[in-house]
This record gives sequence, structure tokens and C-alpha cells, in this order.
Amino acid sequence: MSLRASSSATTATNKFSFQQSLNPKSTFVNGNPTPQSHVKQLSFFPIKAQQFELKDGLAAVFEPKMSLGDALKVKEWEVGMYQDEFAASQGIRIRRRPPTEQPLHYNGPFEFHLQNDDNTPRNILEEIVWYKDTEVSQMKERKPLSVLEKMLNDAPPVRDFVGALKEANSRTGLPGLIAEVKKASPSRGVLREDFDPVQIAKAYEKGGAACLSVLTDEKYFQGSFENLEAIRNSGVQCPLLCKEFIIDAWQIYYARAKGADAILLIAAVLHDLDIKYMIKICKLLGLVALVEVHDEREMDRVLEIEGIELVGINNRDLGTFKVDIGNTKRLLEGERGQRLRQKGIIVVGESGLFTPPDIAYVQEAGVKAVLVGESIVKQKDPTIGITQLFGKDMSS
Ligand SMILES: O=C(O)c1ccccc1NCC(=O)[C@H](O)[C@H](O)COP(=O)(O)O
Repeated sequence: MSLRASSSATTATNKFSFQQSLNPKSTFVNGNPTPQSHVKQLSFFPIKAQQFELKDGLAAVFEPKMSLGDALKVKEWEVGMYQDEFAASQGIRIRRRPPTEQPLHYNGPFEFHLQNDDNTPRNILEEIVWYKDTEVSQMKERKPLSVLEKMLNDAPPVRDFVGALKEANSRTGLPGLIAEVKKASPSRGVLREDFDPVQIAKAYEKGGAACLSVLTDEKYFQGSFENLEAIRNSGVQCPLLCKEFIIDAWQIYYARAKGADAILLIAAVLHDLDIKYMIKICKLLGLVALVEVHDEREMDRVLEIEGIELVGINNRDLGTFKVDIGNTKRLLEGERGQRLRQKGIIVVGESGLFTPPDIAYVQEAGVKAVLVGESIVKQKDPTIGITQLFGKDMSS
């Protein structure tokens, strides 16, 4: 197998190699199983060929003479280096995985890890992403794409997420509601002890929610894909957003297989090439992506990407947990708001919405939909929670 490839990262290269990562055959190199971490890393950038400057100024490219194992190690190192560098060039501070492994230290019979800047997440979002990286690798091993293909054939048909939001907005004159089925969160702890996801979903639907957002992350939100599947099979008609930290295209296929109609892409975590590629996969599967931004720079990046139908403005800073609904207004002011309208993008106001004046404030700023969790999931009867949030019965 030739390891020679272009040394520059282009869209085409990424597309090709991403597809390679989705091919279950790529878990084998020369017939031998490849450690999953290598395959994942293989999926991004090609190995750089060694370039030598010749006397006449021409560059010659040589096939590196090294074992495949060594070549993969070099590649792993390169991928880690370039991925974060590339993301950083777009203002992304979240590192996809720890820059260095935690070295083991020995002291007599004890072994321990020393913490340093390179192996300690800078904030909760980075911690979630690092954990997700390991979790997804394990899930992919258990359910490679060949298995997912069969699950996808049996998946329920996709429902029109954007259509449901538009319909609710024109029917009520208020932003369409994406009601969040969330048991807990890192910032707020457990929101509801008696958490029955299907019962809550039914109560939301009865209260007039246009769509539902179902947390599937287990470690930090106490959610699950079983919850998503159970809601989808319960007779609830609302389209479903799989609220997950997506870092790998495999997760999109998995979400669809479990009944999702929409998925979340967080611009603070994903660089532009990832977002573009993942949107293509969504379109292939009939899903819509809610692309979430928190600041002007993320909004500007997203405005340059074609094919986006839904942009969420998160009022919560996922690094610091600070919530400010003024963020929605700030990001929709002036030219940005104008460009979003020209592109026909539906804007979703997310987080920290508790009262009818909050809803009026973000609606005034330009949102056509809102994503709400805490204020309605905590109510004894979430149906009444929705009526209180909007100040009117949203079901008719
Ligand atoms: O809410 C958190 O603590 C959190 C931490 C890290 C990543 C994401 C996080 N939350 C996701 C959300 O932003 C909310 O679930 C969603 O927008 C609803 O917010 P709310 O109505 O305030 O519950």
C-alpha cells in the first residue's frame, strides 16, 4: 500500500479520507485489524511524503521507507498536530483530544499521572469532547458501518423538522418550540428526579411543542439513545433532534438509525470542513443539522457555509456556563441578521428562556424558533410549563 499523498489538506482530500473512515473495510490494513484510534486518525489527513530539495530547485517526492506501524504512528502524530492547528486558525479553542497522553510516573509500588496543560481539559466542553472521542471509538468498534447499514434500513422514516417549526411559527405567531427532554446538565445538575422521557415527550407534544430535543449523552446529561428510540416508538409525532456532541460522521448515521430527524453540530467544536462534510451526510440521510454558534466569529464562519437551514444561537457559554439572552440579539444585529434572512435560514434562540418576556425579547431579535430545556422540564406538568413559558396555550 502506498503511503504517498499530497502534503496539503484540501477539501477533496478530506472528503475522500472521511469516506475512507466510514468504510468498515478500512479497519483492516493489509488484512490485519488496525487499532481503532489509528483508523480514526487515518480518516483525516494523508501521510506527508518526504520532500527533498534538488540542486536545480525541483522538489522530488520519495516514498518513505518505514514499516506500516511506524508510518501510522507518524500519521497519528501529524493528524493530532494539524487538526488542532487547523481548528485554531478558525478561532476554535476546543482541542479534539489531549495533545499529549498522560505519562505514567512510578514511585515505588505506586503509579500515577501528573496533570499538566496538555492533558487537562480547559473547560467542560473540552472535557466532554475528549470523553466523547473515546466513547465513539468504542461504539464504532461495537457497531461498524456494516451493522449500522442494516439498522438504517429498519429506521423509521424521517420527519420534517424545519417544516414543523415553520408551521408552528405561522400558526401561533410565536417562535416554534423545540422542547428539550433533559434529565441533568453539567451547569444545573439534576433537573428532574422522576424522569420519564416518554411521559415528558408526550406532555410537551400535548402542550404544543413543534419538535423535541432529546439528550443522548449519558455521562454528563444522564440521557441515552434508548430514550430517543423509546420516544420515537411511543407514538409521539413531533420530529426529534438528537442532542449529542457530534465529532465523527459515524454518530450521524447512528442518530438516524435510532430515529433522529435532526442532529446538532457545534461550531465551537467542529471546523468548517467538518461542518460542510457532516451537512452533506445529513442531506444524504434526509436529516437537518442545527448548527450552533455562540459568538460573532462562529456566526461569520457558519454564514459562509452553503446548505445550512437552521442556525442555533446558544445564550449559554459552554466554557463558562454564563447565560445571557442578549447574545441572541447581539448576533442578529445588522448585517449578520440580514444575511441570515437573505439565505432563508431559520434562527433558533437557545438556553436561558424562562418567561413570556424572554420569548418576546428573542422573537423581537429575529428568531423563528426557540430551544428550551430547564424552564419546562422542571415543571411538575411540562404541558402547563409550556403555557406558562409562552403566556398562552400553544396547542391550538
Ligand atoms: O447546559 C449545560 O450545562 C451544558 C454544558 C456543556 C455543553 C452543553 C450544555 N448545555 C446544552 C444547552 O445549551 C441546553 O441544553 C439547551 O440550550 C437548553 O438550555 P436551557 O433551556 O437553559 O435548559
